[in-house]
Amino acid sequence: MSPCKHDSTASFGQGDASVSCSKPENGFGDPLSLFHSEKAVEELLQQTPVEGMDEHLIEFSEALRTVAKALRRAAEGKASAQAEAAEWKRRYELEKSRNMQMERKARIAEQNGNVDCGRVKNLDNQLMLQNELDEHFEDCCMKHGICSHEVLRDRESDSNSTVDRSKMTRKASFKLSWCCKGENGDQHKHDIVSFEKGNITTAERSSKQISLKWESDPQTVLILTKPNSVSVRILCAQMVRWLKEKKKLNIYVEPRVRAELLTESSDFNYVQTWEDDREVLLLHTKVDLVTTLGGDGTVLWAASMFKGPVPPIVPFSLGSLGFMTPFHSEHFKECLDSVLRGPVSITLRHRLLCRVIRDAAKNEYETEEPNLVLNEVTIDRGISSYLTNLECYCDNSFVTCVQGDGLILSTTSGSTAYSLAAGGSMVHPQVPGILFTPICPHSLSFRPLILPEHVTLRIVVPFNSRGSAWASFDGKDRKQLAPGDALLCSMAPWPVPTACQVDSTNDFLSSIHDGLHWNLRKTQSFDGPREL
Ligand SMILES: NC(=O)c1ccc[n+]([C@@H]2O[C@H](COP(=O)([O-])OP(=O)(O)OC[C@H]3O[C@@H](n4cnc5c(N)ncnc54)[C@H](O)[C@@H]3O)[C@@H](O)[C@H]2O)c1
Ligand SMILES: Nc1ncnc2c1ncn2[C@@H]1O[C@H](COP(=O)(O)OP(=O)(O)OP(=O)(O)O)[C@@H](O)[C@H]1O
Repeated sequence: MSPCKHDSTASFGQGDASVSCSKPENGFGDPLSLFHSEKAVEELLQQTPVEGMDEHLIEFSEALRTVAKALRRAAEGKASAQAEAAEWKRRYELEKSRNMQMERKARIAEQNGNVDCGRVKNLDNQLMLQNELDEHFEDCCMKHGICSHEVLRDRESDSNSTVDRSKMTRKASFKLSWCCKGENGDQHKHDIVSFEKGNITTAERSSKQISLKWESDPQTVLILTKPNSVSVRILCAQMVRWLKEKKKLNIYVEPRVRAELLTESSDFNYVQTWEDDREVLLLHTKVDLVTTLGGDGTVLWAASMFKGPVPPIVPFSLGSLGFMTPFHSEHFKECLDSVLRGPVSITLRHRLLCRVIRDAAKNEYETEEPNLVLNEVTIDRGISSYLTNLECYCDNSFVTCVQGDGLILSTTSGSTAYSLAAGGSMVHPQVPGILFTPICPHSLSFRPLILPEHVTLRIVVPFNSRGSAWASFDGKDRKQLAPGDALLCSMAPWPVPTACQVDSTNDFLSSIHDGLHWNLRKTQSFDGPREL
């Protein structure tokens, strides 16, 4: 069907009849153009002189208005149904893979004649290990909230990508507890609101300071470093030596870093690494703790390596700002000593799960590999000089149409990054919410919003858009969104636990004071006029 586009603001009934008409989506026009067509009918009714008006014309106009309204409702309904369908599809896939895992497990049990619940024996390959671990994670953590859990790991590096079954040992287990001001709770309380005897009371706070306590000693540390920095390289070598010699830990680094360490000294040959992306996908099953040496970008890098559960991260500051890097590198021994002993306060940083849904996809369930972001997903105009035109839906509701440079959907951790620069509010990282921040909107009244954590946002590039939009994820991986394409965004089930220097509130306030000099002003002197 060929798209037709008219200026919806032009009047008709005065010789130049014009109704906005964008390319219909499955037979329905996009809601905004339908809204404009409704407006055009409205204008027609107002502009036609009452005297001598043809009754048939009135009837026709009213019928047209009713049709336009119905079409708009249908298009909005369809948009939200698509968002819902994608969510169901995600759940369906989860369920399907769970069933497949169970079937596989049953087959293995048949072969082995014995399966010890939650423990893996004689798995065929690493993929099997992954499935088993995911299942264990879901069984344990999804049923009881985040609680003490154990996962299995293979201790030695497996360069040939096969699990050395005899060497499989337990990954360090830990317990998370939610506490406030000296009060300790062993389990996260789910009953936030009580309504005993008809009285609604907020019995628990949804978000308290979280404390991580090791139940067994951590054994494996992954060190991630910012590239091309001499000071980072020196610190990395010192940290590796100390962790190996004093703490007797297994150490993983990126292949680049292992090569750098080996050029320094062949003594570092105990340091482990990986060979391909498949092994990276299994890192969460091997690593008890991650340290990052760099700035916020290195923390984003670390988070992006884990497409599922993320081990606790200890971020050392070797960048310029460091909103997410509270640990000072010069005291790394004391810091790591205290983290390895525990308990340690952590911030569970929420991530957003983003899926691009192409108009060209054969069906509504055909989506690309999702992206997980710790800061934000940005949908902007890229190199185009036209305004972006983005239709935004929140669950079943039409939110607005963004006409400007673009839109940022940010986590609360990302609230101090790009969203802040675009005028969004700064939000404590432990607050569960999604920031909806426009970039240079061409409107005086477009204030940023903060939406609750449970919503699914759907950003659509309408067919009548003048150009494509571009999505980028934590400032990386740009993807083009052509007219008709959409981006779905919801809260991911795998947060990024980062260790705190003091606690999440203290660290957050320190970061905005030190990093941004937030509300820094010389104190007014006591002398001068005073109220009597
Ligand atoms: N106009 C802007 O402010 C702007 C523009 C583009 C990207 N960014 C941010 O850069 C991030 C990517 O960071 P990078 O280090 O890979 O790129 P980068 O090296 O270009 O650094 C971007 C800057 O953003 C800071 N930053 C990153 N995450 C932050 C956070 N959560 N809170 C406060 N500051 C933060 C970094 O410290 C750094 O100073 C993106 O996720 C985006 O938020 C900001
Ligand atoms: N291990 C890594 N491998 C590849 N790239 C990385 C790695 N760690 C960080 N980067 C990238 O290097 C860039 C700079 O990192 P980072 O932000 O940590 O340092 P910085 O720019 O010196 O610090 P700041 O952002 O505080 O000024 C980022 O774009 C980040 O994605």
